[in-house]
Amino acid sequence: MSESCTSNCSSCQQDCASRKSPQDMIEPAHSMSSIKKVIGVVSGKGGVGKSLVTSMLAVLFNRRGYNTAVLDADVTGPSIPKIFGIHTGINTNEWGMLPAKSKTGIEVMSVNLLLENENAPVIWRGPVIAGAVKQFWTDVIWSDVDYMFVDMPPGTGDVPLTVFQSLPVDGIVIVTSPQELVSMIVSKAVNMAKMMNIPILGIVENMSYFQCPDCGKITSIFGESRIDSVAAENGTKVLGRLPINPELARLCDDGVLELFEGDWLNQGADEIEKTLPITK
Ligand SMILES: Nc1ncnc2c1ncn2[C@@H]1O[C@H](COP(=O)(O)OP(=O)(O)OP(=O)(O)O)[C@@H](O)[C@H]1O
Repeated sequence: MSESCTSNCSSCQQDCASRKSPQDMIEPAHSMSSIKKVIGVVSGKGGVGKSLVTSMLAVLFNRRGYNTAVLDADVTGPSIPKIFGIHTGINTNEWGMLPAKSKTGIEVMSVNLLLENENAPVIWRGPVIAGAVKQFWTDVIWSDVDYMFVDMPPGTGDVPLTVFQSLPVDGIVIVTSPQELVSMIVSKAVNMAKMMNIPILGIVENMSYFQCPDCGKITSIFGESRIDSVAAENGTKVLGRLPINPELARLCDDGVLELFEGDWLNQGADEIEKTLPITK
């Protein structure tokens, strides 16, 4: 082991005796947890709607009768509690931390639930951030979860990589927006998932178009979508296309996303349900 070892084999090229395989780096969940499927939601950069898509998928699976949870691994930009209107802290018992619950029963854990002031910035270095996410997995009692959606930190840097390697992710959903250099960003996320042997469930294109509420005319504000060809080039599926929708932004701002109406992600949810079925 070199003197500068950070114990993060994912970002080190050395083939030393202490090197761990990706499987060895997975942390065991809390002994009282039961989590059947873990789905990571990733994006190439921040602000493309990753948290919105994570939350909408959780709502859809909850509506389908599954016990659903969201682990907010986007530690420096935690927006999940706000989207679900959760402003209280979390409870603990003698065995560990208990996740907060949304109005419809979705379990949520986020660093924002641990801060005294939810507007305080989280100014932590990478290993501390990754450590916090690991603790959300190891120290929280997720008692009976069918589908856990993990709002991953954006990008393909060290923190998302460590998070990926610590949690037993069953599949990932990639969120992009048409403004991104879609092809390159998607390829990077696809390659990262492939290197880690994590199946890619598909891509969601957010802010894909705008539909006029008066006349119904669809405008591709950021140019024609290339998501179908990008998905095909990368050997993956399109799970859905979300419009720019002021109502969605309002529901997020008001903390009541659970009230959203719209079938944009239904087909994607069918696809995920089929690929990662729950056996009760
Ligand atoms: N399709 C949409 N229609 C309207 N508003 C949207 C849409 N997608 C996202 N937004 C708004 O854009 C903002 C950013 O979205 P979100 O927090 O989901 O992005 P993110 O990719 O998770 O960002 P970060 O990585 O910084 O957390 C939010 O205020 C959200 O309500």
